[in-house]
Amino acid sequence: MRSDQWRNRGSTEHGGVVEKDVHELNLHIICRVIRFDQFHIRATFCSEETQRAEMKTLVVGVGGMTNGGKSTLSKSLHQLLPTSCLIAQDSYFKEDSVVPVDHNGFKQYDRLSALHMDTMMSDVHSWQRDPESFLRQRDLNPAETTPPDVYVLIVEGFLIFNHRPLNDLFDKRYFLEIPYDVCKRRRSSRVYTPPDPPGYFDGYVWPMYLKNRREMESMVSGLVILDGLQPKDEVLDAVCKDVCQEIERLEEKDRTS
Ligand SMILES: Nc1ncnc2c1ncn2[C@@H]1O[C@H](COP(=O)(O)OP(=O)(O)O)[C@@H](O)[C@H]1O
Ligand SMILES: NC(=O)c1ccc[n+]([C@@H]2O[C@H](COP(=O)(O)O)[C@@H](O)[C@H]2O)c1
Repeated sequence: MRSDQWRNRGSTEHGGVVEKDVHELNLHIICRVIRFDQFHIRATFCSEETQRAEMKTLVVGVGGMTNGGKSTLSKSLHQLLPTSCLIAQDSYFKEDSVVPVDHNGFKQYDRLSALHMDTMMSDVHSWQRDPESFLRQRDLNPAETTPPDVYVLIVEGFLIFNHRPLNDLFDKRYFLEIPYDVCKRRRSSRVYTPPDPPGYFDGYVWPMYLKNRREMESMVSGLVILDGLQPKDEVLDAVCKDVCQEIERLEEKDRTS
């Protein structure tokens, strides 16, 4: 698992991130972050057991084509939502030696079978069972902070909606798309391990994207398609607004029940 996935989101660092990163975003997001800050100083009189029973969770899926901007968007969203967790599918690729080649000699990385999906699911389930201790075990929740009303898990990856057990868990589903030529250009300046061999994009990656997309569309509903050509801040702004609305809805439900 990549070390940058489980960054410590202490309130001091968080305050710094807020000031540095959101100055260009709209007021809505700033207000939202301030409200999250309030969670950190709010006193709580509930027992640990009561708190766990009252925990609300929101699972956000950020899918999309290769180089569509998934990890850029997910990392920014994670920074804006203190005590959120980020799980990235590309941390679960199998070792190169066990990934088979196709009839053209291309390594078949763009399939679910190239990923340790069981391990990924077990991490997601572990967060779902108890987000509080999941954060604590990974040193993401400093002892002095008060738990939020809603815990958010962000799951990002190019095949997250194609794996039915994972797809079933999402409360929100976003899919970033870009045109073929932009995708090819962005991909050509990215270095994977192992690097793409010559002809890999047209001979393997793009045909697999089309196949995986068809499969996804046959099994998934409620996808919000995002235009990955929009400026990064605009994409983030739109998703953040939507996610924050959902968090508010859950909080409201909590207050009225
Ligand atoms: N909205 C955007 N506009 C322009 N470039 C972007 C945008 N989002 C991401 N990028 C760039 O595209 C490349 C791939 O982005 P990344 O987030 O790593 O994609 P993914 O995780 O979907 O593979 C990076 O160089 C990144 O800076
Ligand atoms: N171990 C790795 O991370 C690895 C190795 C080879 C290819 N890839 C590529 O990663 C892509 C998916 O990740 P992105 O959506 O971040 O581009 C796939 O298209 C796959 O071909 C990843």
